[in-house]
Amino acid sequence: MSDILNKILDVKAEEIRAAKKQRDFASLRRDVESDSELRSELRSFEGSLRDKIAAGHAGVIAEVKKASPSKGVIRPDFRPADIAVSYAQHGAACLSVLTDEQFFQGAPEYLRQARAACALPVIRKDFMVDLYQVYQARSWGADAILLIVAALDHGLMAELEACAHELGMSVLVEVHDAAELDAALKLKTRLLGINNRNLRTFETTLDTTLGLLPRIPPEKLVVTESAIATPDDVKRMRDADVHAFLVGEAFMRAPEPGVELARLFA
Ligand SMILES: O=P(O)(O)OC[C@@H](O)[C@@H](O)c1c[nH]c2ccccc12
Repeated sequence: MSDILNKILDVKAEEIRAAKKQRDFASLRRDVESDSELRSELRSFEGSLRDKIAAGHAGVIAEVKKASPSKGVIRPDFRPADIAVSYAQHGAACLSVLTDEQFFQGAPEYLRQARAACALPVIRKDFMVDLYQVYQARSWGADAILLIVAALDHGLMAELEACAHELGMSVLVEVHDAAELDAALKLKTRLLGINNRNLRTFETTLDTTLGLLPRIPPEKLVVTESAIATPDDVKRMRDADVHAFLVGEAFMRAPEPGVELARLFA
């Protein structure tokens, strides 16, 4: 079994070392904490998702993703600002922007461009393993971060969460199985992502979400992630009382991503 997650985490460690040489942690932290404009411009990621759902809609986190390790380039003509506008016009609750460069051909600049083009809150989609990345995310304007349980031990995960919350960001914690769910439930965040894709094998099944649901306390907001491709997939989830979705590929392959969002969630 080729373990892509471990490979990604090795590259991350190297990237973080290099970034810290360019700009040390103390100075990044100081800049972020003293920037009152940055703080006042925060958008509520969790709030936006909950508002959509309270109004009876699906809460859609629409992803801005050029490529992935499993699929290669998904969207050759990749213009993050246009994609963000299209999503916002067609009812997305939030944006997810890949910032990983090596494996997803993402970039911090894409997050900035997408966020500047609309009024939606944005999550930094990356593999977070260091406090440095949490401050980086905020310095780029991110309103939320993703924490992947498979990539973190509990102490570090709690530390990253506390830091994000202190900076005013939401935290989406991502799990794939029951053991990871138990770990995630020890965190404070109420945003619980269930990834239908196994990050070690890339296999996908919506049964992953359905199977874990009975173990999740009612105060948690479940976000079903990956492999949502048809109106029938959406119906299966909503029938099971799952109303928040993270969708990338299905939108990125459509000529007009927002139109596909409206079609899928009509
Ligand atoms: O493109 P899809 O199958 O709709 O999936 C989106 C999103 O769930 C996926 O990109 C994702 C979920 N968790 C991740 C962690 C890292 C990178 C990417 C991801």
